[in-house]
Amino acid sequence: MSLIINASNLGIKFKTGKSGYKKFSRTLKDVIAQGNTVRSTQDSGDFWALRNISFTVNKGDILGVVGSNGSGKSTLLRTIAGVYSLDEGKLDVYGSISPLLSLGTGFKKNLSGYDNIFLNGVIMGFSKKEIEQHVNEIISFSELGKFIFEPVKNYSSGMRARLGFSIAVFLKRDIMLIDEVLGVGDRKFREKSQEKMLEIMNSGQTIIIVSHDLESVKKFANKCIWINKGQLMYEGNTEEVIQKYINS
Ligand SMILES: Nc1ncnc2c1ncn2[C@@H]1O[C@H](COP(=O)(O)OP(=O)(O)OP(=O)(O)O)[C@@H](O)[C@H]1O
Repeated sequence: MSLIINASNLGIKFKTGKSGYKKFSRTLKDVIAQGNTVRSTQDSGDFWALRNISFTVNKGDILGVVGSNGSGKSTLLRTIAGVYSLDEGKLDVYGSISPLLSLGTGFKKNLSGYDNIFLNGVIMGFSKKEIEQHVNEIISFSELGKFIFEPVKNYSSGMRARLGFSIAVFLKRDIMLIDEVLGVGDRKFREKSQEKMLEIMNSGQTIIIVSHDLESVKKFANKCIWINKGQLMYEGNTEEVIQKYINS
């Protein structure tokens, strides 16, 4: 098993103030343009959303991340995706990462679903030809039919999520990041997406899943971390970690 992610005492702090939260965050384009080098410098009103977080992920692992609301799970995923720069510690990632497309957050609302497939694909580093090879599968899996040519701003949140999920599962990178995607869409789509996830997981894809659906985490993840108030409570075997979380 080769190491693909090594987080060592990782820390992320947000700034609080009269005008609310001010953590510097970057778009995916900024990350690509600048690399992961920008650091925040101010220290007043800091709030550590994550601190002293250490864990490893090997190639082919499916890591579940569990914890109560506001514990720092999404912040961790965004940090791995390169959206936030570290304030402390070290994060080594030995592979390419799918951006967090799952909930359709990376879409340009005035563009059609079709154009967004290409836009997101290019941002993820795929060539036009590679995207063309998958575009029909993506459209068909999303079940958007003729809506694929409508601007994304006219989509319901479920439609956006379905398109995001379909892009993420057909345009795969070395590491897939999934935030609550297992509950996407209606019952039929959920079943279909779970089946697709199983297929991907069995193919040896490295995945990090953040979810409140502990049954799904148990079903999919071979290892797990539990985060509480920004601190790592436990890392280990999924059943064991979830049991500790439930008993807490
Ligand atoms: N951009 C931000 N700026 C400032 N604070 C933030 C930012 N994003 C998250 N936080 C704060 O950091 C903490 C962790 O948030 P995060 O979204 O990572 O939690 P979570 O575990 O994913 O929660 P949930 O289960 O509710 O989705 C929360 O207190 C949240 O208010």
